Amino acid sequence: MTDSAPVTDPSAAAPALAIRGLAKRFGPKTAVNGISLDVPAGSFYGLVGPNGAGKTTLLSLATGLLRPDQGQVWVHGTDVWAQPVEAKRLMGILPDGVRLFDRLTGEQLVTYAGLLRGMDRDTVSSRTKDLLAAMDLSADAGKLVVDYSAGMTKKIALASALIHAPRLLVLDEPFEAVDPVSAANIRDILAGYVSSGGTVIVSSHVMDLVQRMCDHVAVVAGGNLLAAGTVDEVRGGGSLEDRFVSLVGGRTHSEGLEWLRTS
Ligand SMILES: Nc1ncnc2c1ncn2[C@@H]1O[C@H](COP(=O)(O)OP(=O)(O)OP(=O)(O)O)[C@@H](O)[C@H]1O
Repeated sequence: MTDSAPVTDPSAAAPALAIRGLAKRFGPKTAVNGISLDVPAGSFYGLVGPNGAGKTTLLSLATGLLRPDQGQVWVHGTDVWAQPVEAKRLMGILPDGVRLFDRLTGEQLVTYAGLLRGMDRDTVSSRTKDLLAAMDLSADAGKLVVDYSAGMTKKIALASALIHAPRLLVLDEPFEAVDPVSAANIRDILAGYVSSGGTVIVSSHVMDLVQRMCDHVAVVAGGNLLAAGTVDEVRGGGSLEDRFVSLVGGRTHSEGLEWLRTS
């Protein structure tokens, strides 16, 4: 990792995402403490870290949802803050906990996402049908999103992020609350997307999933980048979970909860 700007010559293979010195404070709390990271084009990149590590903040800074105190970000060589419209065209984003327009039906929401991207109606309509089928939501296409379950809401938000066939997908906890069959279908969709040249960044707490699904991983804790590289480099012969625990520490014991024992 370097602190210099990434290569921006379009003929050179710019990283899908280049982050340099990103920092963000909330009052006295440093959520992201000067992180630099390159996500190679065509990689399936996992971002892991304990609760409160700064993953959501880092992804929000990297995708233009939150303004950094310091640092710069490029998507395929396009500066996210200097050229936001061009950069956002290249990205599909599944943010964590951001409200959707949930008084629309699932079909209307995905259609709206496509039209907002300036796509023509026929393309939007046929892609919406394909995405609803892929997410197993065709039968619920006419239901209001506010009445969807948590997992269905995740899937419709993911469909909205995919409609314009972006080059980079940034997904914050895409599998949270999603049932195992839908998760396997989504994994297949993402694997196909990566094998056709797309880049995916996923944040997750599930080490086993990241180890099986991703080829690269970054470990974040306390707003700092503790490790980054290929999954094999980071896990160094052991399991990713063991490496994560040794990097992050913080295992607690259950002393003091004796009252919770029932016998
Ligand atoms: N808008 C905010 N205002 C104040 N503090 C915030 C805000 N957003 C995040 N933080 C703080 O910044 C730190 C990092 O939070 P962040 O949500 O980025 O962590 P995370 O790694 O995504 O956590 P989790 O895995 O639990 O979702 C936390 O201490 C959190 O309380």
